[in-house]
Amino acid sequence: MNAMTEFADDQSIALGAPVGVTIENVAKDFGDSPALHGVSLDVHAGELVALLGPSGSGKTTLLRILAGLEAPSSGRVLFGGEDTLGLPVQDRNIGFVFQHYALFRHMTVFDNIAFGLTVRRRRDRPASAEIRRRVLHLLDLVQLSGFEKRYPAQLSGGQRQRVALARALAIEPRLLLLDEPFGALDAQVRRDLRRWLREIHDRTGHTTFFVTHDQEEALELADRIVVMSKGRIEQVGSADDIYDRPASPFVFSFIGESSLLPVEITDGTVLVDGAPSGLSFGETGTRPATLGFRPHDVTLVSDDGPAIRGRVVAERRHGARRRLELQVGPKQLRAEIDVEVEASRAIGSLVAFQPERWRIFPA
Ligand SMILES: Nc1ncnc2c1ncn2[C@@H]1O[C@H](COP(=O)(O)OP(=O)(O)OP(=O)(O)O)[C@@H](O)[C@H]1O
Repeated sequence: MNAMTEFADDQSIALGAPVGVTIENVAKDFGDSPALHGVSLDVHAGELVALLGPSGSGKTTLLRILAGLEAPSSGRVLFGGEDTLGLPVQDRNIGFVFQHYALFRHMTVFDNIAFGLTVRRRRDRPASAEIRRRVLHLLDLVQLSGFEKRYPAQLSGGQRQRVALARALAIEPRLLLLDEPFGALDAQVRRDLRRWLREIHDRTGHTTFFVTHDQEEALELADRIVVMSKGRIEQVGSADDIYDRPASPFVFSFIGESSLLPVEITDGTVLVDGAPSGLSFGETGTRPATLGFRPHDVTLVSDDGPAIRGRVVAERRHGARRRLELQVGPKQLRAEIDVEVEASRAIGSLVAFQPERWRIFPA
């Protein structure tokens, strides 16, 4: 039986079936500085959505608005089609896990997980036997059975975050908000925990917003990824959409490794630094654009035909291949390409290459 069904059979507390969330044109200003500019997003019940973006892009602000900790300057948030305006935090039935949302140090693991249920008003509070059953079930779900009598200080960082997640799930939230929950943990533990979180999500089915600035985490975890920059949504899509069909140079460069070069398109020929690159893009007329490609998606070509040419300014071992850092053209544009380990080049030598896969973003 999955956790949702099990809890759903239990009518002793106000239940929180997962809700769909609609964010309508939400803006937020802090004084003069806008943190969000008219953000709109539809998330359906049970979906796991990652909010991904660099520092300051507005991810946490959006999460805090969903939580009711912050009011939008304009726009609306709807849970299951209902406007949340004026709905206080405590009535939103939301589970939180924050990077720095510490467990209660003086409480055992059991009491930490039970906390959200024990502080409920008497008429909404489950009987203590029911609370116990539920906490033990959650400990099993987060794979910490037998740890209930420990204190947070006796747990590893990863175990503490699993307890924090169990605590968030205990109230059977309508919505789960996770703000960089694994941010403070080392890389291997992060990888293990995100696989584990995905499994938990598949079993429990909570509508979940997950804030991260780690693209690998977002690509691996989420049903859909919301890429944010400077208070705006740049793109919403699956990992494949975002990686293979980026909507903007920002998304292209933020997701995966990339090189971006300003180019000119003249009657279908892509000119790099004024010279034909061997790439064509079906347009007549002349217009500026940005060419994007990934370092691993290029081939070296002979120097006498059309190509992109760059001078090697640095090289380093990059996994199974060798990465060359190139300076392209007199404007000293930077590009990176990967070549076979044997194809090492002297610093200062000229390299001619063509991307095999690439994108043009018209200016
Ligand atoms: N309480 C506040 N008062 C004033 N400005 C704020 C406040 N909270 C956030 N901001 C500003 O709003 C913008 C968005 O911040 P936010 O914390 O939402 O970004 P973020 O994408 O979550 O960043 P990070 O990854 O660093 O946490 C930033 O420019 C930030 O300085």
